[in-house]
Amino acid sequence: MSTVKVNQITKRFGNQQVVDHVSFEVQRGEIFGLLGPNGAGKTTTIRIILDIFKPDSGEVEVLGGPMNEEKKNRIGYLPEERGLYQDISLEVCLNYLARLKGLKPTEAAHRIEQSLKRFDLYEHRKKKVKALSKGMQQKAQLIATLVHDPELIIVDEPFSALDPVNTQMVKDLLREERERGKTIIMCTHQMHQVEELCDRLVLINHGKVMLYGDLDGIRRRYAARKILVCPLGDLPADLPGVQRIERENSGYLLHLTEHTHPQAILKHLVEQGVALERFEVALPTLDEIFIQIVTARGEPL
Ligand SMILES: Nc1ncnc2c1ncn2[C@@H]1O[C@H](COP(=O)(O)OP(=O)(O)OP(=O)(O)O)[C@@H](O)[C@H]1O
Repeated sequence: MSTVKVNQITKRFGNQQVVDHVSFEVQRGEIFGLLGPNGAGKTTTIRIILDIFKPDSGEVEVLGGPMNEEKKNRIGYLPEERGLYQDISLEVCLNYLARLKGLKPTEAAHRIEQSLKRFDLYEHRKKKVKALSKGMQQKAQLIATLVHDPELIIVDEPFSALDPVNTQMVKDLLREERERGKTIIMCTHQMHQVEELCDRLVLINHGKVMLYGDLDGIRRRYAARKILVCPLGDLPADLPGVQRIERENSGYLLHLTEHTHPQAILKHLVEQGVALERFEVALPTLDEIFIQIVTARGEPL
């Protein structure tokens, strides 16, 4: 079942087409990556989903239909620009934000106490927000995002100011929320986090969808350009269709030219009498796919 359906949305600011017929669906209980280079249109897309902006055309369904006020309390949003009230104590600030989300005072106080303890912020609860470090403020904002137990969680760069220990804690938390059936949309430029966490993703560039689907499928689709071979002995000096050879621990990584199929390389090696211990198509990292799409010819898929 889809928690979010985005259908052919467009948005123009002045002369710039910022979102250009973007469509995707986010399923209940998944962590979904919303990716793209700076200025690609991710935040604008999120703002359209949250009904902060109206699209010029296209439709969005959230939690089973159009957005309304009641649904806004079923969503938790960690925006890119962090903003907590700076001149009040952390505890007062979080309680205030929880009340805005409709929690009763005792329930808000209980949940905030638990979260502060989990995030190692409990001893800092009486400090003014402005006296907290950037990472602490980010954790505090994450508490505010989740305090009302939202069904749909949208987090924009959730790891940006966090050290490795806190990064791990937030990753665990996002996984737990997924286990509890929550739906998570995550924007990040950190591709290894996407590889670790996301079930599916969409990649936007210049407002257009360039990639959409599950991570494994995407990596396989881009897989045919590199082969890992371990020959018993040397490789032939001349390998047609190979533009570059890198030494890998136990063998060689062959970078194929654009229209060369791995089978053609295998056939050639066998014909040359090369005995192989290993021959496999190497899956690219998401980082490599991202760079290829964003810097190269990259037509929408
Ligand atoms: N309110 C606005 N008025 C005019 N232009 C805007 C507005 N909001 C965003 N833009 C422009 O739209 C484009 C997309 O911006 P957006 O914030 O959606 O990108 P993004 O993918 O979130 O980028 P980043 O990764 O840098 O946060 C940018 O060129 C930006 O300058």
